[in-house]
Amino acid sequence: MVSSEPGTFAYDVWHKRHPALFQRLKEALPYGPARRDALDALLEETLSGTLTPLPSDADEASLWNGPWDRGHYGKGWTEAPFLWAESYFYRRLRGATGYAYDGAGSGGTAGDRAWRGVDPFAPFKEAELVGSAVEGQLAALDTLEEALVDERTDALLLGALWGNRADLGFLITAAESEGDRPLVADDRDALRALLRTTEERGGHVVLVADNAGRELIPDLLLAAHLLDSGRASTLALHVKPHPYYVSDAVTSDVLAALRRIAAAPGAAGRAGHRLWAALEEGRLEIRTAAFSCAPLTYDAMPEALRAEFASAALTVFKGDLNYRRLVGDRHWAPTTPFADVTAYFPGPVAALRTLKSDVAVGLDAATVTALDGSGEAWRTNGAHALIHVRD
Ligand SMILES: O=P(O)(O)OC[C@H]1O[C@](O)(CO)[C@@H](O)[C@@H]1O
Repeated sequence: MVSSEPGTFAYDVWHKRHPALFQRLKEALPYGPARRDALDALLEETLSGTLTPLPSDADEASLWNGPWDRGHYGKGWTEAPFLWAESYFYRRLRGATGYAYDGAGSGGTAGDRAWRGVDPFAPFKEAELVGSAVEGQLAALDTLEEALVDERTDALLLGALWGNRADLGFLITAAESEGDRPLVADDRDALRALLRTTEERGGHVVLVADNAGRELIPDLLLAAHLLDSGRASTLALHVKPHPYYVSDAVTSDVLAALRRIAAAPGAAGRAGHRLWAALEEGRLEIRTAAFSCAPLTYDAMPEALRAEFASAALTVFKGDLNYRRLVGDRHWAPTTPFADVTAYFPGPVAALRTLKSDVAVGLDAATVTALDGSGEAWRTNGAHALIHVRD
């Protein structure tokens, strides 16, 4: 998948979404002239320049110039694979904003540490945690208190799934779509069945999170339920080690979401306190792997991460980007079985994702015919969602 062709989804990401993103970044934080110039230069470079490697002393240079280098330096930004180039774009954005160190030779602001570690997307993510939408998500938990475990599992899986629609990068140029629709692929029965057997397979569940704020709240409520119900005896929540794809969650976002949940009245507040205790006891662990911000698909994951997923009774991937990385960022025939494209994965795996890119697998032929006949941009408009499982 490349982004050089006008009219394609990937082309629009560079030419429509990113310019709007830069504008919002410059409005959200009072970056000085040097940072603003660096942002303008980066935007211009991505639209008409070529990919250049990081200086060897820059943050993450050993990864980008080492195991993540796929020979794209020297190409135009939109000529490299979309997945690789967009991931590198977020690394360069971390440098332009001063979050990351771009190396001694990279210009007048390189030695300035004032903005080091300041998440450029924090204002957007923080805004997500206030307001009625989150209040509604938290209050909804009260309605599940009397429900049977499987009913709760089902409701919380759906909450976590549709929470993925609240992706700030996507919402920059997309209209928020209307209510939840029937899932285009729905392996919920198989997923619930798998969750009933996690204990006999060690009980460890990995949840690879996606976005902060309105997605992370339902993800954490799902995690609380899995731990409370014994569907998971331990749970690892993977978040990004760095700000990425605008709203992707980092550790500080987990803590902010957790504080928000714990401050809620009723069932949500109680779940928040149990999550807090689970972190203290080690039953819940927040984890960050460098590979979570890699420009590569999961079949190229490093051995340590492979071993971690192999040790889990179930790994759940949230979101569109994780999905692209899990199944391969290609123009698959949408009827290609999910089990085939994830056969390399070292353990049982599930994906919960709203559709926000051209990649689609695991759909049945009748569904594809209906979606194609609908006339809507069903692959990319964020209005559809799916749940896949492979045991
Ligand atoms: O937050 P998610 O669900 O991973 O979505 C990431 C979005 O960014 C993209 O990678 C494009 O920027 C799309 O695949 C998707 O719309």
